[in-house]
Amino acid sequence: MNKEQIHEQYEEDEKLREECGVFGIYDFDGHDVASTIYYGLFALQHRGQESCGIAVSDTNGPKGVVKSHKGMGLVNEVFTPEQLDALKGDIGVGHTRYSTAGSSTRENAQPLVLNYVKGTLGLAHNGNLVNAPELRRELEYTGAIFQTTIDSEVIAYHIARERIHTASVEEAVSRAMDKIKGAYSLIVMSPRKLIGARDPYGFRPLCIGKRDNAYILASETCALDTIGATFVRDVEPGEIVTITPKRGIESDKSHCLPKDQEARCIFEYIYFARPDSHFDGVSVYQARIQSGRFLAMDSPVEADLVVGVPESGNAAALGYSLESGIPYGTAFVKNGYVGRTFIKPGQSSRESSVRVKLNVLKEAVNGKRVIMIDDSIVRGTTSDRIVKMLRDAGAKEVHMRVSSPPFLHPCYFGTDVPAEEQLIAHNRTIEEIRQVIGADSLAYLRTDRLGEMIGGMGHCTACFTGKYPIAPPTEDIRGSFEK
Ligand SMILES: O=P(O)(O)OC[C@H]1O[C@H](OP(=O)(O)OP(=O)(O)O)[C@H](O)[C@@H]1O
Ligand SMILES: NC(=O)CC[C@H](N)C(=O)O
Ligand SMILES: [Mg+2]
Repeated sequence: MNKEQIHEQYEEDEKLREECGVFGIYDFDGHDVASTIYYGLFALQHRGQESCGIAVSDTNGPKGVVKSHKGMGLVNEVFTPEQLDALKGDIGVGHTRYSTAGSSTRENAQPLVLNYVKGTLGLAHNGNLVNAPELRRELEYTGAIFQTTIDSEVIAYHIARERIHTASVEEAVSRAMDKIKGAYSLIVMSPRKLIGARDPYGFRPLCIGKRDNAYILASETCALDTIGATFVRDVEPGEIVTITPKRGIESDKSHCLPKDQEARCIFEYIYFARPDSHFDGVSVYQARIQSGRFLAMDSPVEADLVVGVPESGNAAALGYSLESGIPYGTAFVKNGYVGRTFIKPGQSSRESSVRVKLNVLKEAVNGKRVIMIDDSIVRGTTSDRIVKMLRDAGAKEVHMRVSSPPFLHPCYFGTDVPAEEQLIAHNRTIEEIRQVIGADSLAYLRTDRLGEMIGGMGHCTACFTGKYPIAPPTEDIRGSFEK
């Protein structure tokens, strides 16, 4: 793509975080949980803005009655107080979705609710299976009829099917895990149990919290803070936890892998997760600060000011400043209202998307040599535009530092990355990228720093290195059931 095409692409694109959030709760005292799920999902909104939903059940009522509501849009658009009031139940599960398999439609919104011979199942999934198409075909040839086109329904179907032959629903989850391959952090609600499961590689996060006599499962710890719950622990990669009033938290670790095979998504730390979350013992904020420190150590440059590109570049910029001693400042103001609902009523080039999102504080940068830090360059459109904005505002020099390595390869594990040819680093040297974005200098985080950044835990770097922990799928996993 040339520069013009890159710009066009930006204007077409509604760039949002590309993930999903899951939240589940079981209140042993029998209180209604829908409003807590609502607030939990609100805290996980950054992980998915396409659709959302809540499903609840009353563990003291008749077995197998699930009430649910889902729709397209943000959490505060989909739910009204009346709708939440109608969702009576003491166990429930919720989801915020960014689609990675199956289109963005109401039918494909989660949680999924399944009625089957043993009752009902509610399921929320973050991640992406690499073998969903083949599993789905197998099921269809034995008579299965699917309601959606998402990989998550393949998981739900497997659990329901296994449940017929197993003594418990957690055993059915375990058997389903023998078949499904790829990334999944799951919350399963059965009539009397809340179950959490994380794939053996631990691609996506999942944690456990507690508030009074209620247990919570959530994608990120920021959701626990929002609802006033305390963090209990992370669900380990490969672990299944079963939560019941009689037995509290029970754990099955039969799917866990040796630690060095774990492959948590490094991009969760770099970009996806909120900085106030921590997972697997590492604070997202601290990891970002550390990445900025590494940039200052490995790619120093003389300058007057270090600034971050909001939101996710800010912590790394602070790290760079702390390490280098160059003052940290604010150069950009982000419009906090830009989101899924932002409609584009036609625009001239003077109303470009990036200016709708970000403005420069001229007073802060005028006459200065500025180091601008962002967490990642994907297509290059953000950086290209804001380098120019800084220059227009009077910056004397603009040096860009990126707190991740060049983004080069597609992800099959729950994030939606543009095609390779749209990635600015594809087939370009760093010097060529520098020229495209128009910076005075450009440097990226070294790949070997990623492990150090999170204390040496096993992690996936496939988007930077092309080394996939699980072989990439051989067929299209995004829309294979929509032809
Ligand atoms: O090279 P590009 O294709 O432009 O993409 C890279 C940019 O996209 C992300 O920010 P985003 O605006 O999504 O959200 P943020 O406010 O959370 O950083 C990321 O933090 C980079 O700034
Ligand atoms: N981003 C995600 O985790 C998506 C979950 C699931 N693959 C879906 O498309 O609904
Ligand atoms: Mg950004």
